[in-house]
Amino acid sequence: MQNSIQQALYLSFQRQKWSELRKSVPLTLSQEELENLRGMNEKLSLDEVTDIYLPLSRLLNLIVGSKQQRGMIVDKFLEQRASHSPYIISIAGSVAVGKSTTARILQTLLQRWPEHPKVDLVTTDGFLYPLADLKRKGLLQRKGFPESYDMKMLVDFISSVKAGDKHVLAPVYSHVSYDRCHDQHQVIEQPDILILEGLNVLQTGLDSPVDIRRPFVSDFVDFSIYVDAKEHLLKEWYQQRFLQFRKGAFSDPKSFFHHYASLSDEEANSISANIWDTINGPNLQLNIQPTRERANLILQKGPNHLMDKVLLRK
Ligand SMILES: Nc1ncnc2c1ncn2[C@@H]1O[C@H](COP(=O)(O)OP(=O)(O)O)[C@@H](O)[C@H]1O
Ligand SMILES: CC(C)(COP(=O)(O)O)[C@@H](O)C(=O)NCCC(=O)O
Repeated sequence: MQNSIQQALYLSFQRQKWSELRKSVPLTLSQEELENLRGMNEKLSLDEVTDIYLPLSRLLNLIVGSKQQRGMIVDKFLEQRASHSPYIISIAGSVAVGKSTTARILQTLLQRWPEHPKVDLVTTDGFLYPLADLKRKGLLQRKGFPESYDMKMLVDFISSVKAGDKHVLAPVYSHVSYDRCHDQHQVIEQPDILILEGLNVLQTGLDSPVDIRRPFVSDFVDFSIYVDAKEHLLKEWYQQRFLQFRKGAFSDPKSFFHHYASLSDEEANSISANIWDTINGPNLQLNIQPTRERANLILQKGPNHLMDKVLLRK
């Protein structure tokens, strides 16, 4: 983004300044919360949680609170019973930037606030077309591209959640089978906050033919976050995660990529570099990065996943 455009749109905070904005958020996390956060990612530094994510949870708590108050005012004005429309936060960014880690940290931190104890998390992977459909349509090498997602299903889902429906089902994705789970669903039952995480959540589908255009995910989102990093770091993180998967998910005989489990480090690195250069890299440049400046907040990471800068839309 050009500097002048960035200055026009965003307030910019270097890491130190941002961390001072934690203010009254309690410094300490309970033992259970600490274990929960450590369990989700052993490489996650707790300084990162206190310096970056606690101020962010404080900001989100204030913003959600103002929306809840507005809802109460409208209910009073209309003399109607309290309506229940969850607050929706979306998290976008490249493959391997750390969207799911960020989403899980925010879920843990946001549910500590008494005003919104029920925070659910859904990832858009589940809305990828089933593997058989992707194969039939010749889209196996386009996973993560806009055409690989069932956007109608995703928009219908988020619209039902936002409407306050009591029981909404989300499909679930498995990195082991590389496919939608056919016998498993996530049930969403009127949370206070729903976090929706996926590389496509800021996309508009404006390239689609006019007759299949429909509302965008962002029409239902109250606050959007884009997690950003330079591409050479993203490729490095993707390759590191691929090496971890080789020891973890790929070692499961049921894994779609079980044949990768026996690769040497060198072979694994060459395959993951190729997947990055032919699929995830081009998808980032063509379809994900161009959506960055639609976000209400941009988190800019540097080496080792440490946050360098936070940009907050004015
Ligand atoms: N804050 C963080 N600190 C250290 N490692 C992280 C952090 N966030 C993500 N990672 C690592 O980076 C890789 C990608 O993270 P992940 O959350 O799976 O990304 P995404 O959901 O965007 O694909 C994983 O190996 C994860 O362990
Ligand atoms: C399923 C995904 C599109 C989702 O991405 P993520 O949740 O990792 O951001 C991605 O993990 C993927 O499978 N990309 C296709 C190429 C690859 O195997 O990495």
